[in-house]
Amino acid sequence: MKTVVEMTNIHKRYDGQQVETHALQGISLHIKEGEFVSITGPSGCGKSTLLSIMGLMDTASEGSYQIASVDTQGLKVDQRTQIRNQHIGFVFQSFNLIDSLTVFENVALPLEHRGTSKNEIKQRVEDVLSQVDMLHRKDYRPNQLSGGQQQRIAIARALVGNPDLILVDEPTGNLDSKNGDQVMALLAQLNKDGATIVMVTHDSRYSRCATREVQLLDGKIVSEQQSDVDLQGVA
Ligand SMILES: Nc1ncnc2c1ncn2[C@@H]1O[C@H](COP(=O)(O)OP(=O)(O)OP(=O)(O)O)[C@@H](O)[C@H]1O
Repeated sequence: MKTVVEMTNIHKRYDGQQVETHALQGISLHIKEGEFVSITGPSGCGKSTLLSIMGLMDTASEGSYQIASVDTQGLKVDQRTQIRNQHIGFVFQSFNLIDSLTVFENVALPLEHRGTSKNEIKQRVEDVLSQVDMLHRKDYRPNQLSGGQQQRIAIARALVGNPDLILVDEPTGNLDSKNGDQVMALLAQLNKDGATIVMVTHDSRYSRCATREVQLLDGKIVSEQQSDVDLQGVA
């Protein structure tokens, strides 16, 4: 199995006016193709910081990070953007869909940035919308959909470019438990179909849907557990 994420001794320091925050203190994490890793831990332990570095939205102060065997050290901003577009899909708590575009156009965006042909875009967008069971809503606008449906569209957008890694930040945070359960069951199914997923969640019931649970405390990994996927109580 290919290694998708290879982080070694990652540190992150934020310089404040008076105090420096040492948000990540020597994180080493290797994630293989096909894994579903959940990241949990109390508020302020560094989960978002870790996800931002993994998603190349921020840089580490120290340590090395390779994604899909590409070394990210010393890259310029446009190179990071290119690697991000090529290798990573994102799903956020607040969906981050564009209301002035249709569902189809929202999902097509990552492929348009890559310069994919119109025919290929149509095929691929319809495929992923079917995968998340939303093809019948392709001409709707996001604000005409429920929260759960919007999150499924956001997941389709993350999938459309066939990324090596899908990063998911509190995907159920804005959803009621029924929609949250459905979104989580969809993520578990996508992982079974081969997607590599890293998910930050506060919800221990959902972290059990992952194949590995990583717990952070004060910027360090304090526990790592392989788990049998447990969808009990989740739709
Ligand atoms: N841009 C920033 N500037 C300064 N300090 C920051 C910045 N971002 C995060 N921090 C600090 O780094 C530490 C880790 O923050 P982070 O947001 O990664 O935690 P978290 O585990 O995601 O928290 P939460 O669960 O509340 O979202 C915290 O002490 C936070 O105050």
